[in-house]
Amino acid sequence: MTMTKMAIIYYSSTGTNYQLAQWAEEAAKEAGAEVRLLKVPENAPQAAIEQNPAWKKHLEATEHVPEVTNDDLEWADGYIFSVPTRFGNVPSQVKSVLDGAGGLWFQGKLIDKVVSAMSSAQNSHGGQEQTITNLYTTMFHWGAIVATPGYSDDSIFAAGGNPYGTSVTVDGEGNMQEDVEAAVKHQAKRTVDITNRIANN
Ligand SMILES: Cc1cc2nc3c(=O)[nH]c(=O)nc-3n(C[C@H](O)[C@H](O)[C@H](O)COP(=O)(O)O)c2cc1C
Repeated sequence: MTMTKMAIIYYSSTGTNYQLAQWAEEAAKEAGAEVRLLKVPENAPQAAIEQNPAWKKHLEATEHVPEVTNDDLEWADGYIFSVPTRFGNVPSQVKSVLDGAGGLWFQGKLIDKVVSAMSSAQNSHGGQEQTITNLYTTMFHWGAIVATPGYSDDSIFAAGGNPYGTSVTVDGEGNMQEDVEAAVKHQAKRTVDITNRIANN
């Protein structure tokens, strides 16, 4: 039996979703998966980045993280996404990656990938659930198997109770308002478990 291959794909301007992705990476490895932690390429104008010291600092601190490519999407049996809310939707950087997978979709190579998603926003009702379900809409088109956490573990209640995927509220200084580490790790392990069953490696 080969190891289940998981791609943990995140976009982050100021580090929140990078942290969620790192917790997911740790848990997915613990669950026995072969894991690639991958960032969504930044495509914002340098002038915009320069105006936000936290954004610039985060970009520099994550220069070593490989950028996700279509080869990674083809390679993985399952994906865990972590993306911040942008007006209730995924950032344009993430949409670029999704749209860039059109060729893979056309060849049927995204069918039966197992997918689960996480998010963050500045307000507790700022669009986290909407962002996750908007991402899942694309996954439905891909023929992916969307694996939500539902209420499959007590950690989900402690994290704010988002059944679509773990989400966190983060203030302007980047401080998380809920303790979501356990929920992220549960979601990652559950996604590996479901991917194991679907991929049948
Ligand atoms: C263009 C833009 C739009 C945003 N829209 C929302 C929003 O609709 N609701 C909200 O609560 N936060 C919103 N935010 C705040 C981000 O969701 C927040 O900065 C992000 O979750 C932090 O994650 P990161 O540290 O991984 O970048 C927005 C931020 C930007 C830059």
